[in-house]
Amino acid sequence: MSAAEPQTKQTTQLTPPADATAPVRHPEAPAPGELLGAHYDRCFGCGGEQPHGLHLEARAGEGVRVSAEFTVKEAHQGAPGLAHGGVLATALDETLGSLNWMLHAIAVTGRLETDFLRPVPVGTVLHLDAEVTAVHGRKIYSRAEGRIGGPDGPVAVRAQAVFIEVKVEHFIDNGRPEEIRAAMADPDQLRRARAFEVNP
Ligand SMILES: CCCCC/C=C\C/C=C\C/C=C\C/C=C/CCCC(=O)SCCNC(=O)CCNC(=O)[C@H](O)C(C)(C)COP(=O)(O)OP(=O)(O)OC[C@H]1O[C@@H](n2cnc3c(N)ncnc32)[C@H](O)[C@@H]1OP(=O)(O)O
Repeated sequence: MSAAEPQTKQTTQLTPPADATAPVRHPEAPAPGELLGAHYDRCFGCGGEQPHGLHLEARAGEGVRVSAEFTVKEAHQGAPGLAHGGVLATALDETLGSLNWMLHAIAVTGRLETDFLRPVPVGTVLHLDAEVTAVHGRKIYSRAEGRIGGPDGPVAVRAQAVFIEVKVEHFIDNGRPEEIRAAMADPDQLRRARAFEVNP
């Protein structure tokens, strides 16, 4: 970026502005401990129909929190025997995205900042926790961390993020027609997306 170029929205801080509000758990959010299931069966993060995907499983937590588990597989390597950093960022992104269920919002990742603190070997179960920290207009501020060696083990990765709330049309207008047609033909998929949209 040249020095003369104006600041873009991408430079928005990860720290919520002073007039941001506390997040509110949606009254119909899944009960604590409930498995959230895939938001889309072809999703690389959580979809059961995505062979090399992460197959991350997230559960509702208390308040506006979720927990999740992801087992690092052979297909997820970067260096020999170690998880790829981008894959770990995906696990954090997916866990943070599943906070949508607790807010009943449809939101996409605007910004994701990741810290890698320890290498994560293949075969490791990454125990993830995420929470929404604040909401400001369409911006949802959140953070997550992933532990290894058990849910109380050392933190291996952590992230801060800003998700931006969108309408269902975001996907319909931008997605590839073939997949959009299939998703819209699936009544569960469409009902879920619409239900989120009309329940602010
Ligand atoms: C029929 C099919 C339905 C399918 C639906 C499926 C499921 C739905 C249900 C449940 C979902 C559940 C779980 C989801 C889990 C997902 C995990 C993975 C999530 C992802 O992996 S998702 C992919 C990566 N993601 C993208 O593909 C985004 C690409 N991008 C854009 O599409 C636009 O860029 C957009 C929409 C982000 C904004 O565009 P826009 O025009 O709508 O909004 P605008 O620019 O006006 O910004 C409004 C306010 O957000 C601030 N803002 C904007 N961008 C920012 C940024 N980057 N950083 C910080 N702040 C930002 C501005 O500063 C302003 O703030 P302020 O209001 O204060 O001025």
